[in-house]
Formats: sequence, structure tokens, C-alpha cells
Amino acid sequence: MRRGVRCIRHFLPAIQRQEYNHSFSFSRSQRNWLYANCVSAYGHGVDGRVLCPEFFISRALSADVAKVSPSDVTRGGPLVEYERRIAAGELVDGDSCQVGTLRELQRLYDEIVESADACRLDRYSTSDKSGRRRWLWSRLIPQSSYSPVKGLYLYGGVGTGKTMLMDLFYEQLPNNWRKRRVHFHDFMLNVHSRLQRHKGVSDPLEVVAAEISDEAILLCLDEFMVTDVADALILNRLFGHLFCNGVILVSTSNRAPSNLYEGGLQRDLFLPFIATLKERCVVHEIGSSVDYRKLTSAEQGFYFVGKDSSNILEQKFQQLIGEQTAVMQQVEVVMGRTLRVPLGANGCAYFHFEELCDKPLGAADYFGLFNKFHTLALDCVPIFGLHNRTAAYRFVTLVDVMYENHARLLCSAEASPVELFEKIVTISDARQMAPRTSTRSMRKDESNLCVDNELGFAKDRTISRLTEMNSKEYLEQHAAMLAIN
Ligand SMILES: Nc1ncnc2c1ncn2[C@@H]1O[C@H](COP(=O)(O)OP(=O)(O)OP(=O)(O)O)[C@@H](O)[C@H]1O
Repeated sequence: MRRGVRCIRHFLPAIQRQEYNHSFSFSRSQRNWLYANCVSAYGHGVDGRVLCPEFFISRALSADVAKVSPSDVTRGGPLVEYERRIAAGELVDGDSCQVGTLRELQRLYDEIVESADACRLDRYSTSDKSGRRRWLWSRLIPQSSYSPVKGLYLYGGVGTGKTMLMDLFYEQLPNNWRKRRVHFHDFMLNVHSRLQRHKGVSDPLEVVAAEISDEAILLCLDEFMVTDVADALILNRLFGHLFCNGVILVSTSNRAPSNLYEGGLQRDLFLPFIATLKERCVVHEIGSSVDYRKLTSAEQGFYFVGKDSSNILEQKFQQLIGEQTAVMQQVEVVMGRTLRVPLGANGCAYFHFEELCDKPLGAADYFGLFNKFHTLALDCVPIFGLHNRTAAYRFVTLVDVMYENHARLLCSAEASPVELFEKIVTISDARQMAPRTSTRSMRKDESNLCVDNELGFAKDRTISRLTEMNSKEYLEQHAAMLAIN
């Protein structure tokens, strides 16, 4: 069967459903992709219209086909879409490292499209046995079906465009495929909550893996990072089952696989996961040192430093909530846990730093919070060091969750984002600093130095994100998102 025809088959159920409902809602890139495959399968007439025997495909395409030149789209995928976005002024022309990474993603895209049947990516052609039923079935007939396509583990410096590139790749693949894109924190929270549901089963991880792979064969995880011993101890078995069920993992991270969970408790039990990861994924370092957040962000000004910063924050918050008076209210955030939230109108919440980051709260609580609120005013963010290392971890997580939810942050802080983290260093930073610790004054100053590899790496991401979250572009996107909702 010709490649184009095979690809179109994946689109047919969705097109038929949309034809039935008299409304086609493909994005432009999906239409380009479909058009490219139709051209390659059936050819096109002089006016550019595809010569497709399925009249509803021609109708699905007819709205846009005149604007798309056949030569533009003979090959779909992330590379074409990246070029289109640059031409449209949505992206700046990236450095050679971004283009090199895109080539990896294009290679993966081509492989996946080519092996879509073998990978069982089409949601509508897969078995209706799901979750526990499927697991019981597999007990009777043991099955092992590693994907013929290896995934991709993409790592590198902050703001270099890893997430943007992975999303671009993800969006080019058809919506009726079993695919899922999720932040790593969110993914692990979901795994733990599924594990709770299957408590009595002899191997709950196997059931959970069966459920996840039933829903998604292509799993795109943003920001792979392991800081939690509970996660570290289950990852190898979880992903062992997932890969065995044919899952293809695409992931972004700031850390190379070998550096994941560095210095963590019981790391020796985690090491087999690194080997599994390297076996099932092509590992690619983006290699760029360009932080696009700094290139594209113009400061807007919701980050307040200095003596009066708390007052300014309060005034800004009051402006946001208008005439309303903030009222304290108990709000359920996650799994029955509640937070006492000083509520304002318009989905805005106000917290003192200690209430959110110096209490036993974690990613689950923050995700719950930003399901309900889109804006946070955070008062009195301190300079971090050895004395408040745990709070620093929570602040990093809080910023990650806010960024993922595209939430707006207003904050008053003791210092600029870079200065907040000056005392948090990696082991190699600490070694470079060692000769300078000889004088008495330096020793005193560095008693608060926090040598922590995980935090030392994560801080760059947080600084970069705080800068972006304070930019005009980010705040405009936030406003646009609110307008849609
Ligand atoms: N070529 C580009 N043109 C314009 N903006 C870009 C480009 N590449 C990346 N960006 C923007 O830079 C910001 C950072 O990109 P992204 O979040 O993808 O980086 P990252 O490498 O995943 O960062 P982190 O490691 O912090 O998660 C985003 O707002 C993204 O849209």
C-alpha cells in the first residue's frame, strides 16, 4: 500500500465523524498534513485540488486547499511547521542546535507515521479491552510488544526551546491517535492516584501501566526530573511495563539520563531505570546555550523588590480584584486536602510565601490550586540558602506548576530572581568556589551555602521562567487564555 493511502486511513474515522456533523474542525497544520498525504497518494489537479476518490476528504480540504501550494507540503511534520511559523513571524529563526533537534524530531515523526499500524497508534482500531480487563487478559496470554520505533529523550539548558519543539512535533500528529502530552509532575501524580485505586491487586503497577498504555501509545513528558524517592523507586518497573506494552516515550529534561536523581536516596535502586531509558530512547542533547526567554521577553513589571514591595504588591492585588474585599475561604485543592485561601474576585489568590512554601505542600496541592485560580500574588519571597532549602524546592515546584498552567504571578521578593538563588550551588560550582573560602569573612558568608545538585540545576529553570512570566508576551498570552475560557 502506498504511504499516503496508509496515512489517510488514520484520518478517515475522524473525517467521517466530522462530515456527519457537517463541520470540519481540522487545524491548518492537520489539513496540510492530510493534503500532503492525499497528494502523495492520488496526485492533484491543475488547480491544486486533490484527486481523491473519497469525496468527503476533498470537501474537508476544499476550504483551504487553494491557499496551500502542493510543493510546500509534500512532506508534513515538525520541520515544515517550524519554517511556517518563522515565515509567519510566530518564531524567530532558531540557532543551528534547534534545527538539529528538529531534524531528530522529524526523523521520529517520519518513523512513527510510517509504522503507525505496527505501533497501534490509531485509537479506533485498537482493542476495546482496557485497564484491568486487558491486564487479566494478558495474564492468560502473556504478550510483549515493544514498539518498533524508539522514543526520544531531549535534554539541555533552560529556555533553549525543548518544550516548544516537542509540542510542535506532538501537534503535527493526528488527534485520533493514542497520544498524550503531559508535564512530568502531573504524570506522576496521576500514576500515584491510579495506584491508590488498585491497592488490593498483586502488581498494581502492571495494571496502572496497562491503563496508561491503553490510553496513549505515544507519551510526551515535559520536564523529566526525579527528586522524590517514591517516584525513583517505581520508575523502572513502571516504564518496564509501559515499554513492554509498546509505549513510545518522548521527553524533555534539563538533565542527561545519567544525571537524573543524582545524589538521591537509594539511587542504586534507580540506576536500572537509566539503562532502560537509554535502551528505549534515542538520547539527544540540544547543545544550545541560547535562552529564548531572554531573547523574546520584554519586561512588564509584576516582580517587586525592595522595602516597599509588599505594599506595592497589595495595591496591585487590590486593583485586580476591584472593589471586592478579600475573604478567607477553605478551598479543596486535591484528594480531599484543603487550603485556606484568601480569596479575591476574578480567580486571584493572595498568599504569604510561608503559607505556600513553608508548609508540607507539594505539586498535587499546587496543581489543585491552579485548577481554581489563574493569578497568584505571592508576598515576601526570601533569599534561599541552606536554612530554607526545602522551601526553595517547593518554590521551584510552584513556579513549574504555574508556568505549566500559564498562570500569572505577582510577587514581592527580597532580591532579583538571580540573587534569590545565589547561595544554591551545584557540587561543581562549590568546588570552583573552594579556594575562595580561605578568608574568615567568606567562611562566615558561605555557612549558608547550600550545595545541592538537583536544586542547583533547577534554579536556572526557575530564574528563566520567572523572567518570562514577568514579560509582556507571557502576560498577553495569559490574558488571551482568560478571554477564551
Ligand atoms: N525559535 C524561537 N523563536 C521564538 N521563541 C522561542 C523560540 N524557541 C523557544 N522560544 C520561546 O522561548 C521560551 C522557552 O522555550 P521552552 O519552554 O521551549 O524552553 P525549554 O528548553 O523547554 O526550557 P526549560 O528547560 O526551562 O523548560 C518559550 O516561550 C518559547 O516559546
